[in-house]
Amino acid sequence: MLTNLEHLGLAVPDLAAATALYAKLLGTEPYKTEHVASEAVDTVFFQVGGSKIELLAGTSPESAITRFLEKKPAGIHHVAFEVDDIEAEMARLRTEGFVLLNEAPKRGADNKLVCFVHPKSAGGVLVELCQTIIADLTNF
Ligand SMILES: CC[C@H](C(=O)O)C(=O)SCCNC(=O)CCNC(=O)[C@H](O)C(C)(C)COP(=O)(O)OP(=O)(O)OC[C@H]1O[C@@H](n2cnc3c(N)ncnc32)[C@H](O)[C@@H]1OP(=O)(O)O
Ligand SMILES: [Co+2]
Repeated sequence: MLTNLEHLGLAVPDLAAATALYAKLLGTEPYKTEHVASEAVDTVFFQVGGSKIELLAGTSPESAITRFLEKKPAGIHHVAFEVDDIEAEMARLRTEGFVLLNEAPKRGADNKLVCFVHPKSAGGVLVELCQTIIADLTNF
């Protein structure tokens, strides 16, 4: 089940400038910056009430963000929803005919397992599903 609009991902060419701009706009400092090597992105997260803004800059020519910014202006890149069971949601979406961009959930930013739905099957919007990774403390 989708439980929350988790974050809005914004593609930016200059992360430092965008971070300064959004800190002023939102009236708050980011709570996290994180490099996600698997996606070749640097991310900056802001908490806004119950939602988040994720700023993303590509760190390689192959990065999805770099490629996006080659064709589209900086701005909204994706919308991310929190789910309680990402595997079940992936199976449900496949049954519904949505095209998923990854076979299995993968490690995303901000302590999440993530997957993506192809924008072509989601009305032109890149959709991300995120499930919070709960630390397994049973061995402590
Ligand atoms: C995971 C870390 C972090 C987190 O929150 O945890 C992130 O959010 S990382 C975010 C960056 N990573 C991704 O976006 C991974 C998933 N994305 C992809 O696999 C690609 O970007 C893909 C397949 C969406 C597009 O790939 P590519 O750019 O190589 O293909 P095209 O340029 O041919 O695009 C195909 C078609 O889709 C349209 N498109 C591309 N990106 C977007 C977008 N963000 N929103 C809406 N539409 C998009 C593009 O315009 C093409 O349409 P067409 O009509 O054919 O021009
Ligand atoms: Co995201």
